[in-house]
Amino acid sequence: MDRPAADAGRRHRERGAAPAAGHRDRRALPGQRRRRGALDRPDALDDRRSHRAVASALAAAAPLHRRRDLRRRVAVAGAAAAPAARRDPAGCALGGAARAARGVARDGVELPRPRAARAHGQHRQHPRRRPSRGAARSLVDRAVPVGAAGGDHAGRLRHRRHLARHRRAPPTIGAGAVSTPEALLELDDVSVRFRLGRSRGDAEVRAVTDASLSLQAGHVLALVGESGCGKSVLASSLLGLLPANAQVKGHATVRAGGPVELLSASEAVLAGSVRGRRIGLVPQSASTHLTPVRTARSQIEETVRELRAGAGADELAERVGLRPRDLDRYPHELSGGMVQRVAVALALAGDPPVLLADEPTTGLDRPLIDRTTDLLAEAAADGRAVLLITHDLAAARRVATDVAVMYASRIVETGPAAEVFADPWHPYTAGLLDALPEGGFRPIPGHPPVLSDLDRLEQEWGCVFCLRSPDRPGFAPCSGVPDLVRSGARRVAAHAPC
Ligand SMILES: Nc1ncnc2c1ncn2[C@@H]1O[C@H](COP(=O)(O)OP(=O)(O)OP(=O)(O)O)[C@@H](O)[C@H]1O
Ligand code: NI
Repeated sequence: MDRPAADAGRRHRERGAAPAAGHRDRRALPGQRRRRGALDRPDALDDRRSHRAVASALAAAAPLHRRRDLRRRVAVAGAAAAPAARRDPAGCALGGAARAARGVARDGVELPRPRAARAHGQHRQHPRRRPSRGAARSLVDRAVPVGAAGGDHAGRLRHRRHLARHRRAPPTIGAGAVSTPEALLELDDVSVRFRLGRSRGDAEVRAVTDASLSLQAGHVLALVGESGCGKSVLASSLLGLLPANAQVKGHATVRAGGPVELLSASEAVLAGSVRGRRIGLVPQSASTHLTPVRTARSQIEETVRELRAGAGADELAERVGLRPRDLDRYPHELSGGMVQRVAVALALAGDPPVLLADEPTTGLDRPLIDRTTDLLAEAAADGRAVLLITHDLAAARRVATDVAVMYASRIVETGPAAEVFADPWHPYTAGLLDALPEGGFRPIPGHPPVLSDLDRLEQEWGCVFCLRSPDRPGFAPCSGVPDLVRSGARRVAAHAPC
């Protein structure tokens, strides 16, 4: 890993420390101030250690009363819930990360104490939690058949030990400038809130919080996370497609073809020079975006005319692997995979340097998913920057060069896909991977928080990921909203060890 600039981590935090106007000032959180102070120590920046070890050092530096308060709240919550025998699988699901952190001991860093193995069973719902929309639609719920979590535990442990043995060396934390010379799209602290109106007591949904991303030519960046975490809202904000009750803050610049500041651009600019021209969109459920009474060809030709683009319909069809005669069919005469290809052809019609694909593989079977994601990879290979929004980690793993993991409106981990998938640093990323068949089909316990409650939850708890399974063995809550710390090309929310 390249040696990062010594003050880069500090610079990043300083930038992040200026919250978007109108948002709650994160600097006001006591835990936040402590975190910064601890990370700003030169020794903290220079040490080779995992973010978990850094986080545990930070947690140790936090005044004891604050940690005691949190522990007491957690203990009370746990006591009011279910008997200890109904342990959730998360202790294990998230334990791989802790094991990885223990591996750091070889390098002489003080680590969280190992914990004893516990019985596994059903997760206990946190009593504070309300049922959420995301709950019913969570990635993990969909990916894991009922009862799968109770399978061959010894086998899964062997598998996890094997994974732990092959984890990479601990990272250097706290510094590192990510150079993005070819960034075609740059997002800087983008935040989106929805006002729910008087009838809902002036409540707000915090859909995206301080999202910073960089999309480079030739890269596929996969934005992953469970349903409802804010992925689509983030993409829609870039194209000016949010409803009137949305408040958008931050900066997003598309650089190709002359820079355009997307979040402050007028509708005329977005319609005339961004949508379809600088940024193409492959929408979720493409079939509903096609007019049923017109052939694919007439719809592609209309788009080409509208965008005054050079490519003909047959050429676009060929580019996405359709035969010219397929274009003479009506949408209902095309298979799901072919409709998806028509959608990609439409997105490519104006030859945009940036492609946003929002769940482009929804409803497709695995071979069609592979073919569609391969198309996106080809678009990137042609020099485009592609943002692939998906809750399908297998699809992301297949084609992504980079990955950003989103949880409850915040990006909690980003980096080169191969590195993040092989060695996730944030327990949420590790949990998503564990929910895959090859990860042991182990669901993340609990549910994501309700986004209209995020302000209160973060003020009360700091890190809302901790809330997800507060009764798991070895639980130690974060003492504030974790900062994103940078190490080489990776960034991760400095979460306390779980
Ligand atoms: N117009 C709106 N008004 C209020 N809340 C909204 C609005 N649009 C979206 N939301 C909320 O914003 C949050 C993020 O939604 P978003 O569609 O971005 O999720 P997602 O991560 O793309 O999930 P999915 O996989 O379901 O598409 C959700 O909680 C959703 O209910
Ligand atoms: Ni936490």
